[in-house]
Amino acid sequence: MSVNLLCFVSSQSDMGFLTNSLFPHRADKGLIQKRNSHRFCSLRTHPCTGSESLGNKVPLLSTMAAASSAGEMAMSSEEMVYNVVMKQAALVNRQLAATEVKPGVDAAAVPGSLSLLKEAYARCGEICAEYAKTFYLGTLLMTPERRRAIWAIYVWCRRTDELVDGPNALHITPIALDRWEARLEDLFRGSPFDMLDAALADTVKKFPVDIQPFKDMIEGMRMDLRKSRYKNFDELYLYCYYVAGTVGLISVPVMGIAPESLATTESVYNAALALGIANQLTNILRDVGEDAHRGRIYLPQDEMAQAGLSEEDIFCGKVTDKWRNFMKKQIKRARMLFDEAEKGVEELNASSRWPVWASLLLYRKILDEIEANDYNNFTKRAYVSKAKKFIALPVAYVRSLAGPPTTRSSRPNQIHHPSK
Ligand SMILES: CC(C)=CCC/C(C)=C/CC/C(C)=C/CC/C(C)=C/[C@@H]1[C@@H](COP(=O)(O)OP(=O)(O)O)[C@]1(C)CC/C=C(\C)CC/C=C(\C)CCC=C(C)C
Ligand SMILES: [Mn+2]
Repeated sequence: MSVNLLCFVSSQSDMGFLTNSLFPHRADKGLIQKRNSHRFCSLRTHPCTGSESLGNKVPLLSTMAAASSAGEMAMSSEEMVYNVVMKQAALVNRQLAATEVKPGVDAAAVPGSLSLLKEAYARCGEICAEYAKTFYLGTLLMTPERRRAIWAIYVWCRRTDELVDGPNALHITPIALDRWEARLEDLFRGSPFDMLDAALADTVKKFPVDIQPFKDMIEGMRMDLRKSRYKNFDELYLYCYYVAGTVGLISVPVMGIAPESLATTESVYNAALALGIANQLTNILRDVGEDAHRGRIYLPQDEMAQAGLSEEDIFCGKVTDKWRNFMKKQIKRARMLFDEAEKGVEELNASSRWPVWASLLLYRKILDEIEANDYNNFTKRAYVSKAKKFIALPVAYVRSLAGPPTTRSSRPNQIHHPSK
């Protein structure tokens, strides 16, 4: 399938980062989100969530006994997300076995389209540099085609986030998100709406990227519109998967797994998921005060109650010992997820490891800054200084030189990576 580059030529001048109206003239497509309905159980307790491990899942399908009163099978968010991860890993294995990644900017056989596509990717690079300078610098070591693809993905994710977080957020409705999803489907079919979509359309044509995590990110934005409290970590986990774990799943097929890696594709996806979730939890812990101003509390209510904290304590924003103890536990959980993610970074293709290490180390440092602020995340924003960011880049570079371990003590579910 070729990408229809002509369809955005007319809107080329609209190089604005996010189109304000979200194109109300385009018909709604009434999309129905399908949830993966596979069931499984696992054998070990997950250190971060307290629920069962992502390690040894056994498909259950017909054997799982627990059922909700509505007749729905009970499944934790972690299990649901794990299903998506398995599906993505299987998909990438299948697709990579069938197709080869074609390097270079290859556009449809339309006169002038090659230069338009180049321009579209270049614009994605500019946006990425503008919004995430350190990360952008990290991408410069990637191969040109991977780098361009990551920029295009970054821009789509940033635009999606801007819908609910940007200047027009108050006007965003579920219908607008449905339109955004319809546009996503169009670009996956090779009919991008604008230039930035065209870059992504080209990327998803070249790399084995599935639409599901993109749709899930939009689902996260829907969730954000209707929900401002999270009963427990399971609920928060699902939100974090939607808005950030998805980024990990989307990025891996582009960044690639090292040919010499002995890890299973699934374990690399799990690490990517862990990094997205760790980043989002860190983001949440950094922004407690800001979010409270918007009437939002992205913290597990049951854990707050256990710590003797009420919503009022959050809205008053007083740093007490109860708050410090609660925060210590939340920070510990985020760090455990970062640890889990670290194991996967070395399995990535050599040229992709630097930006991932850079982003991991910098995001992780925000947790140190929260501690350095004596857990005052109500009125002080934990912030990694420019100097620290600057130092992190060579540190990340040195780390990125270490490739996959040459031996594995245990290699369950060992599978071949056809990408190699
Ligand atoms: C190399 C690398 C880091 C690639 C990812 C690049 C990419 C596509 C980033 C998109 C990020 C984005 C705009 C997501 C939209 C939702 C969102 C804003 C999530 C928050 C990001 C931080 O943004 P910021 O600090 O600007 O937040 P505010 O909006 O200002 O509040 C998140 C916290 C999540 C971002 C999640 C990731 C970057 C996931 C990274 C995981 C991988 C790249 C997988 C790595 C692979 C292994 C095996 C570990
Ligand atoms: Mn945001």
